[in-house]
Amino acid sequence: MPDPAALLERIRRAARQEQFLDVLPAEAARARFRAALDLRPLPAETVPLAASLGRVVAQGVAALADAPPFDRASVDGFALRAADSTGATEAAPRRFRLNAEVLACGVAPAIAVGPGTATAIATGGVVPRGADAVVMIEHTRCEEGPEGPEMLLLRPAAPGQMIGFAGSDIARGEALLRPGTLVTSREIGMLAAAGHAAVPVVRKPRVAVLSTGDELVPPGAPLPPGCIHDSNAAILCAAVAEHGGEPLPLGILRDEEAALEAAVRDALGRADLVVLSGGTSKGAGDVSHRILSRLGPPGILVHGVALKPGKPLCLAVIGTTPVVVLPGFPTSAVFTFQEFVAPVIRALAGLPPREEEAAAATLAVRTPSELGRTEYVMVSLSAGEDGLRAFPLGKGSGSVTAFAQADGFFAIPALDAGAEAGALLRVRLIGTATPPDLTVIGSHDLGLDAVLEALAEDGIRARSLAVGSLGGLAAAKRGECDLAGVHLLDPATGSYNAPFLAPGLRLVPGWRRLQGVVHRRGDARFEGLAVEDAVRRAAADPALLLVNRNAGSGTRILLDGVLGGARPPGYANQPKSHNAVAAAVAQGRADWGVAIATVAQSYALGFLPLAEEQYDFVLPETRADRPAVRAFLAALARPAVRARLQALGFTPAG
Ligand SMILES: Nc1nc2c(c(=O)[nH]1)N[C@H]1C(S)=C(S)[C@@H](COP(=O)(O)OP(=O)(O)OC[C@H]3O[C@@H](n4cnc5c(N)ncnc54)[C@H](O)[C@@H]3O)O[C@H]1N2
Ligand code: MOO
Repeated sequence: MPDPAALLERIRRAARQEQFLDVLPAEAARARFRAALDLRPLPAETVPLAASLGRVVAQGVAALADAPPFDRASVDGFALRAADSTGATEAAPRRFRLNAEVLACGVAPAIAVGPGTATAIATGGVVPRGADAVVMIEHTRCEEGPEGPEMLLLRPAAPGQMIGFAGSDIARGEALLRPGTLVTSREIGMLAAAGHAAVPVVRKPRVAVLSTGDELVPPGAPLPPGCIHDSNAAILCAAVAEHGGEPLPLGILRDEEAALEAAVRDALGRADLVVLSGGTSKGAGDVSHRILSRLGPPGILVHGVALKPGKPLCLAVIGTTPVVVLPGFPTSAVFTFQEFVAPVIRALAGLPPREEEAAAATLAVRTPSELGRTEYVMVSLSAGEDGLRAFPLGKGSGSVTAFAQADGFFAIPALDAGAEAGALLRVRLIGTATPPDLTVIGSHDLGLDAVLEALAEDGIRARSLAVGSLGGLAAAKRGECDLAGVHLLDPATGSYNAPFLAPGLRLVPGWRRLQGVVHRRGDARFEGLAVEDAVRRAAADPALLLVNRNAGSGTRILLDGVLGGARPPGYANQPKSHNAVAAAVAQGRADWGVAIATVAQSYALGFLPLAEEQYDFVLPETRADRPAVRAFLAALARPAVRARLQALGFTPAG
């Protein structure tokens, strides 16, 4: 058990060092924020039924009308007096004289049902005066009698049969909906039946969403150098709506104090809650939190939480309006939104706290963590042989996909330096974490996406986790995946993948992909040269910068082989993907590297073919009979899938 006093002291020391206002443990920060807020539901507004879906009932609603509004027939047949039917049989039917009206739906009866008479009535017709039962047309015959048409009843009727009495479903004045009820299609149906055209609901909290940063451009706009798309506003606005709020998107603001202050003042006048993202840590451009201290009391309550992701979170209240500055990093922003902001929106919207679901899982790999901060680690879950396995996504706070694609997260306490492989975890689930039909772990490949897309069209939901070839192989050995995508070159034999198999593992041939030297088109130092010459010259030219690959990757092994022990400038720059290599060359951070042809093409780079590498799948025998695995193998052989792979620049096996 961590000693709470030691933890607090460590956090305080960190806070002084980092000059945050007061770095608090997450629980204390949350409590301080909530204590300063009025968390009662907002006042009611009346909205038409059509606009009430997803809203929360503000005041109890009593039925304005009975349903059904009158005693009505529940079958097509005849209305009569049950007493007249006693003893009726097929052999000895009872005879009824038919009254001269037909009670279709919507017809008000004019003739009372007297002794020995019956009135034809439709399902939903008004039961006429005098009648106390309705019989089904199937239990009758009609004939022309001496005094006009007659109905012959073939079995007796009980009083009240086939009649839906007025108010039996909804009684006028009855409590229909209580405050706090979430309006779904079912509630809307009841309200309509009970005569309501509108319903009083809790006003939705208006949540102003502002993004700050000189580097931000709206999604869809071209990206000037150094700029990124504003993804926080999009995810935050959608999350506001998911939690019952009304997003008020106020756009992107530059890191400029006066303009930012004016925008926040404007937002305060229009919104119940103001959410900014970015500009809350230590940089010169981090101005969001600075303006909050001069907008009025009580001001900043928390700046800095002993939390990862989310350390620079800033919680303030101006007047009575909560103002939150979320960290700019997308995963930090959305995680702290869910933990600190969403509960406030839900309370103001009258919604109950979101139900938390958790699952037990075993940690697949050792996961280091920073001391002094509770770290929440985003994980993907996969079904192992003895329960769920949790794979940390390992993408960090700056990633957009870590939160979006995680099945859940677990906490590493502030005083722990990490969690060990095999540790039993309580994983808090995010969204609907239904296990996929097929789990593919290993090296990511664009061709794999094409195969999985074909499976998706057949209704098979697959999950692919990019952990590298060696990580995939290890997962396959532990039985944690259905397939592992690998492209491992064995330098001793010069062959791919097969030398790495272990007992219980089978190799499924995938496709070949072309590796080559990438360079900017038109660069005369590469263009038109034989690849060996290009590499030899580039490695010897001090003006040229290489971009390398991470150790353990198949591409790195290939490149090291070609370099033959040379270490040209840039060798230490070792990103983990083909895309990162291509981007570095395309943007001029480097001049050459090795990547696959497909990626070179999508970055419009020059390409000198070097070698073909084999991308295959390792299949644990224990998984071979699973229907989704069989479907995957069948998809690999399908002509349409093979054609798609070829179009992407791959050469399918076989
Ligand atoms: N010297 C220090 N540097 C940093 C610290 C620190 O304590 N000392 N804290 C780090 C931590 S932890 C986090 S989290 C980030 C958060 O910083 P800010 O809130 O100031 O965010 P920015 O610097 O504005 O942006 C960070 C990052 O996120 C991108 N970003 C910003 N807004 C958006 C958006 N709307 N959509 C997509 N991406 C966005 C931005 O471009 C940056 O890449 O600070 C660390 N630094
Ligand atoms: O706290 Mo920051 O959110 O780690 O990256």
